[in-house]
Amino acid sequence: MTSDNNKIWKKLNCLARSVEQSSIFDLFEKEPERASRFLLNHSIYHLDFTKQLINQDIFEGLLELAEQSDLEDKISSLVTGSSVNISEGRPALHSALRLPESDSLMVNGRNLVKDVHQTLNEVERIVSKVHKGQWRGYSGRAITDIINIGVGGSDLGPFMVTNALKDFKTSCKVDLDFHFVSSMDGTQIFKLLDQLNPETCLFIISSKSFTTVDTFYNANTAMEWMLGACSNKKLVLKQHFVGISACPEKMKFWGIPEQNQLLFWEWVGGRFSLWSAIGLPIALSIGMDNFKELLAGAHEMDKHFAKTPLEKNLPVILGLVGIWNATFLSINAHTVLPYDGRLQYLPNYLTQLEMESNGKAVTEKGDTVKFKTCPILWGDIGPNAQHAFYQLLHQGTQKVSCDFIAPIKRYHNTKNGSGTDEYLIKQHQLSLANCLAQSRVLAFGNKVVSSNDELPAHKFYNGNQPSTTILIDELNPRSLGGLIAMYEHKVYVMAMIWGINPFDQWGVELGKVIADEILQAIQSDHNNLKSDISTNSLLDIIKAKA
Ligand SMILES: O=P(O)(O)OC[C@H]1O[C@](O)(CO)[C@@H](O)[C@@H]1O
Repeated sequence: MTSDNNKIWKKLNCLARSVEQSSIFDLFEKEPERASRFLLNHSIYHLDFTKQLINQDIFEGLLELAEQSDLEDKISSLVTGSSVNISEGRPALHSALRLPESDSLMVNGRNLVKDVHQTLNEVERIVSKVHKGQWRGYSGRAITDIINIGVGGSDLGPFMVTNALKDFKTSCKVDLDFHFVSSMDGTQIFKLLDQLNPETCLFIISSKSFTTVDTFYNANTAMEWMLGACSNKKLVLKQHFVGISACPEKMKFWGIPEQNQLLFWEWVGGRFSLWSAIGLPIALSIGMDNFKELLAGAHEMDKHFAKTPLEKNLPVILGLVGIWNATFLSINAHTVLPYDGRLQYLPNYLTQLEMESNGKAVTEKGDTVKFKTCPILWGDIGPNAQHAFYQLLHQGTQKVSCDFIAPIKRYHNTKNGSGTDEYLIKQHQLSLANCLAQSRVLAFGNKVVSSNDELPAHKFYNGNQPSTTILIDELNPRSLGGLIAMYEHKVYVMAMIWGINPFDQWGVELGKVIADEILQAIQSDHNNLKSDISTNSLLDIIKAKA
């Protein structure tokens, strides 16, 4: 769809220019019934977008835009396995990873659900062996340290979820510690290896392509370190390395024995892959039952996404609000602010999910888009960010849209025996109060206080920063699964309306090629690089001083 001369795009552009003259405060004055219109309650999720610069006309216009973009058909194409990843000619079936075993999904004559559950059984086999202390290292000692080596989608999802669900860490025969190594410069692995005992380490090499250089430099360092302790490479590979990839032949080439290989498929995008075998560290941490709860929560959200009318559909609303802010109001910064320390890494995870998916300027047909697409996304734990970057949100010169996320209940069934539960519940109430306070001040500025006194300029809060608040009954594997799936589908909604392909990432490829050329120049005796004067001069300095 093109935005040129399109009636609904024109109408929404007009509405945007008009609402820009108004304010969130005015909208609340004019529409006292906003809470019944713009606050959706769906089972354990409560999505409040009343504090967006949206009124009833705009809301209806956005729904019309979704209809005109054939969104319902496109949602159906996604979950039934059409080739929605056009540039790579394949489906994007992360939702299939969450289907129950009793379901079936035939794609090209193959029931994918069977494959998915076969792999889940393999994951379960490994989890059980490690948990029972039966997976032993070369010296016969049980594994105690799990080290995930991967980057991007092969790191961020498992890392975020393992941290978010630490309260659900399963108790088993061995006390497991989890470590995540991603950065190519070696910082993480260098520090980590010093603290570990090679006899009890299990390295998980996670890479969809099994070619990502960052991952293989780290993996090779780990292998060298292991061989320093046990020179029998075959034994080391068998007892200390698991591979997870969509390319079994590459795992084999690296030396991963067949029984230590876990497979997933080309139709799973890297940043959508935590539900696949890539989730092994999660399953090892929270146990298989909880991992299945995570999948079940995501599956509930998939069903909601596929079956709920657009105006009540949580991911659709999140997506339409996102489009309204980025494309029509030109608000090109978006921040995600969880009021729960367990979700510390959610913003970082969403950075890849949203920006690698939708940070694009050409449509699926190859036309340049004539509007703004994905905003810059960042975030942090909300309460900490209050003491860091909220100053800019309240009094800076940038328009920023915000997502506040908070569980309603926390610490209600802790059994820490320290007698602090009552105080911890109060701490959570403090956090909730701050969450609501911040969205209120961001929306209404100084108008939240009744005093009419003239304020000095530096105490002025303009307000009018739009936000959405997502309350979740409580954070557990099921609710987290649904929350992540909600954001995955939000990304798809936005891409479909913009007409772009959210499932490829060609923008990351050229840098890899050029880095390879420069690495060769760094490692050779001469600088033969045919490059620009800046790069060449920097390279000369590096070569002279390294
Ligand atoms: O899992 P792989 O193939 O190692 O890729 C890791 C990450 O690298 C990227 O391809 C970008 O370079 C991401 O899309 C992906 O999640």
